[in-house]
Amino acid sequence: MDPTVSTPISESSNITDLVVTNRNGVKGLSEMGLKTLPKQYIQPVEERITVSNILPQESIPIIDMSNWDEPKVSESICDAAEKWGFFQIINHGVPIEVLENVKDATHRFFNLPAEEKRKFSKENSPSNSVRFGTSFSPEAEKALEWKDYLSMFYVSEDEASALWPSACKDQVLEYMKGSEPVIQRLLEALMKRINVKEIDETKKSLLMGSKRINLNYYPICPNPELTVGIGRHSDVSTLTILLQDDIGGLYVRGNNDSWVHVPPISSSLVINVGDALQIMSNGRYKSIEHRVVANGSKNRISVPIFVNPRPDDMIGPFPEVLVGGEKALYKQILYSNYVRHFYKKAHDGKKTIEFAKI
Ligand SMILES: COc1cc(/C=C/C(=O)SCCNC(=O)CCNC(=O)[C@H](O)C(C)(C)COP(=O)(O)OP(=O)(O)OC[C@H]2O[C@@H](n3cnc4c(N)ncnc43)[C@H](O)[C@@H]2OP(=O)(O)O)ccc1O
Ligand SMILES: O=C(O)CCC(=O)C(=O)O
Ligand SMILES: [Fe+2]
Repeated sequence: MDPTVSTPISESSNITDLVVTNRNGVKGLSEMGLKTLPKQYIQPVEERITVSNILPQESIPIIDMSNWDEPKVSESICDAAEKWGFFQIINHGVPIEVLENVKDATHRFFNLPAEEKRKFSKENSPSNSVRFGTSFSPEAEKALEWKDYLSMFYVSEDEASALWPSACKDQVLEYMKGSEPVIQRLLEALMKRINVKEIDETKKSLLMGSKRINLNYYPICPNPELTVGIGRHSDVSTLTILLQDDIGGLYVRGNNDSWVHVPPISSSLVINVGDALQIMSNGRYKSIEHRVVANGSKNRISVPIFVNPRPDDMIGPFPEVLVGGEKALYKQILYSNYVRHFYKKAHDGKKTIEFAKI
């Protein structure tokens, strides 16, 4: 073999080592200027989105929260959570500056040298609650996903100040704080519709007892049509509050095999129901499958806040929804077992919830 001709990076068997094991992330790979997608990222045909299964005329609801105490706003929220499981909110009260700052902070973190980000990988992180990683569950996946992430489980302000990356911690904490009233309002509205009149301490824990925030980074991809940014999944949260930038690429499951794009709207937040709320509402509110495509010309970021039960909560359908004799569709399960089950496998659409079905 001619020693001056090196093996194209896209054919290197060391791609997984480079990206996953050595924690360079897929951003490191993207920046090597590769011309073709490495085989490790090629998804089976059925997992790729094509124009034929996109519904361009459909859209998830957009809800104006400026008069959030008006009954029609609550109605729109509940209708959207029942029908779509996804909606966008505008005029929600989280200051635009807070949103812009957290997007800047996300770029700042991912633009750090690999050795700085590696300090937060599973092996090196100063805390189990902060993790820098790539794809979703690389050990369990047949094909990798074209995404890096930083995931932070909120324990306390002190822990966050001490252990979260300084490139982003202040802005992330501000965003979490700023979104608190929105989360409360959404949950109050959703609870009223299902006969839960008061969010007492027990319900508060079940609905919003813990939070995880992820910073997602989807770098430019040489063959975006052959891979995914995130594969089909539903979130395991109660609610997810998602901030996306202006690039687009999030798709929500419509009817049958179709997908509906969630277009970026400046200063809006995307809200979706997660599996925990589907379970607690006994299926009334739907956690809908969604996915993210890769992009051939732009680096995309998104910042989801996962609002969850506490890990040690037992979750199941609320008694209030079963009061009229409705049959429980889900059993009582320990929330941390549910999440462990989710992380143990590759993204697989709506399959996680089968773990909780009676
Ligand atoms: C990354 O791409 C994603 C991520 C998501 C995420 C959505 C959500 O996170 S929604 C809310 C999740 N809920 C919670 O986080 C509840 C609180 N958490 C816990 O109770 C614990 O983290 C635990 C789930 C019980 C696990 O803790 P522990 O038993 O101490 O074990 P660990 O060693 O920390 O982890 C076990 C196993 O889980 C995987 N894992 C843990 N944390 C993460 C993370 N932040 N991101 C990805 N995977 C994680 C990991 O595989 C661990 O296995 P190892 O082989 O590494 O040991 C949605 C969509 C996406 O694309
Ligand atoms: O990037 C997005 O738009 C969605 C991200 C997502 O679905 C997730 O992190 O669970
Ligand atoms: Fe998601």
